[in-house]
Amino acid sequence: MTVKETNLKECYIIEPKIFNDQRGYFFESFNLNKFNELTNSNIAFVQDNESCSSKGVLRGLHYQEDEFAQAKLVRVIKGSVLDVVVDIRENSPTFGEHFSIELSAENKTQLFIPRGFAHGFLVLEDQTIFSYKCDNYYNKAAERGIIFNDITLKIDWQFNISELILSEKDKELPTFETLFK
Ligand SMILES: Cc1cn([C@H]2C[C@H](O)[C@@H](COP(=O)(O)OP(=O)(O)O[C@H]3O[C@H](C)C(=O)[C@H](O)[C@H]3O)O2)c(=O)[nH]c1=O
Repeated sequence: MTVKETNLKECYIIEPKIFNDQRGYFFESFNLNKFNELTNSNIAFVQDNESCSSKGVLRGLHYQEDEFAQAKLVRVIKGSVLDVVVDIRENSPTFGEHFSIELSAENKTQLFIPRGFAHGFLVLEDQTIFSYKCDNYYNKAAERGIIFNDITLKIDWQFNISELILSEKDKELPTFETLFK
């Protein structure tokens, strides 16, 4: 397992060690001791989530507020996504900056997203299965979000906006300026 910090402090790209043989492959999708040692964390995940989406679906940008904030370890089990995280830690030197990466069943790359980030992903293949661990429980009342095509964040989703599939909730999300300025 290798870990590399992104341009956003404490947000890590994780490459698990894959064991291939004539039967197929094996890898440890999560190991608490190795994770905490390599990311200098003391994480305690409490909830696993899974979603399946068609090509063109965009889920996000979502986060939970304050004490309900969630750190997430995200990966793709089937298909591929463009995963995007936004640093919304107001005291962070990279406040308002984002990072994007392709996560896929093929590359098996994982992304650790610390608390204080908004998260979203664009689905690149039909029937993509997205699986992730959270270190805090879902709290509907604390759910917040930023519109995906926010003019301040300037995220390049690399996809034809007219073909995107969003939830009614995500279509109505506020702008970054509305939330943080
Ligand atoms: C997130 C969540 C949702 N739900 C229920 C609430 C809704 O009735 C239904 C679908 O929820 P939602 O449309 O918010 O699902 P996503 O759009 O995939 O939301 C997620 O997408 C972005 C990318 C994330 O990083 C968050 O984990 C999360 O916000 O599942 C639960 O019961 N528990 C949960 O933890």
